[in-house]
Amino acid sequence: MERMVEIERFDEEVSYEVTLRPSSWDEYIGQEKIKKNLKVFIEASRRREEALDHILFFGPPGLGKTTLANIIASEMHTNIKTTAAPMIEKAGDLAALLTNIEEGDILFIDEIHRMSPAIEEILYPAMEDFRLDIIIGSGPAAQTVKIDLPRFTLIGATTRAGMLSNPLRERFGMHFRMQFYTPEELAKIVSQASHKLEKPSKAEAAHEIARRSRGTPRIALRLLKRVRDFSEVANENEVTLERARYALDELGVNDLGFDEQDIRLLELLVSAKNKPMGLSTIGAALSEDEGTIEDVLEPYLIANGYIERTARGRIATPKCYEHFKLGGITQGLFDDQ
Ligand SMILES: Nc1ncnc2c1ncn2[C@@H]1O[C@H](COP(=O)(O)OP(=O)(O)OP(=O)(O)O)[C@@H](O)[C@H]1O
Repeated sequence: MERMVEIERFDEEVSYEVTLRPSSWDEYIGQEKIKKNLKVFIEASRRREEALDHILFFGPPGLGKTTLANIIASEMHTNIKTTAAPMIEKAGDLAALLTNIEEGDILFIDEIHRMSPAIEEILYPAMEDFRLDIIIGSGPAAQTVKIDLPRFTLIGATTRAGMLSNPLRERFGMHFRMQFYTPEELAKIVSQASHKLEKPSKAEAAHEIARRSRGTPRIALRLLKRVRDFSEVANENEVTLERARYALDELGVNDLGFDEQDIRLLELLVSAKNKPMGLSTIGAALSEDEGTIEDVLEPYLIANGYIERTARGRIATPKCYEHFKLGGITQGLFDDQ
């Protein structure tokens, strides 16, 4: 049971996830439309003294889906149980989770697109009728046992809404697409976090970190922590623009926030001379998992107009050629090479 209610993160982010994660609407910067709507729905269900309808959050990693789920639980004054779909392997795993929740509680399932079809089947009546239909035994002797569940709220998070089956998607009463953050919003997140870390950032330093964070709070916070290390070692009480620039350059994050892998992807597409390139070819060339390319690398580059996804594959845009100082797309650009 313990195993299922924990999402283990084996990376360095564990330490700051705990301290820097916003716990209230005030600290949760940006995503204004989502916040505004959620506040209304939370207020309405509190007045009716009913559990909140099921919610689906989708969008690239690190944009604040888990954080939102936790804030919703705190606003609803309910408990939240957190798990990830790959951890729910058997019907019994899901049954154990659902029979252990109380009226109004929230069950947060991350990576919900990775749920097996057999588990989904059990989830449908649980979401719709708050009932578990468990089959015991097999063959002619098999019996269906029906268990009534307390009314709960399922919050699902996914980086791939397109991979969710229709019946599952339709059972969520609210769908929210997370947006990349503006540099101004990220700068506020960086300032807020640097105060919590007791190493204030100069406004222009916070903005510099924000500008280079691919629109993503998780990246902004990770960069802030590294920049803070550079300031620490230089015996500086606050993060200055100069130190931020130096540290970010040392970390290999370029002026637009592209890291090494982004640049490799863009260079690869530019070298394709305007021919669309398939995901599997890109994956092989970059030695990168196709899912990571689709979920992590591409979305920011597409949202900012550096690459386009066409029916025949990915292609670099004029903006991308411009970035590499190639002066726009020219047919046969590399013919002599
Ligand atoms: N709107 C925000 N304001 C302030 N901090 C934020 C905001 N959104 C996210 N963060 C911070 O960014 C980090 C990543 O957020 P979170 O874990 O909620 O992202 P996620 O979308 O659930 O990511 P994943 O899908 O990879 O689990 C957290 O440490 C959180 O503190």
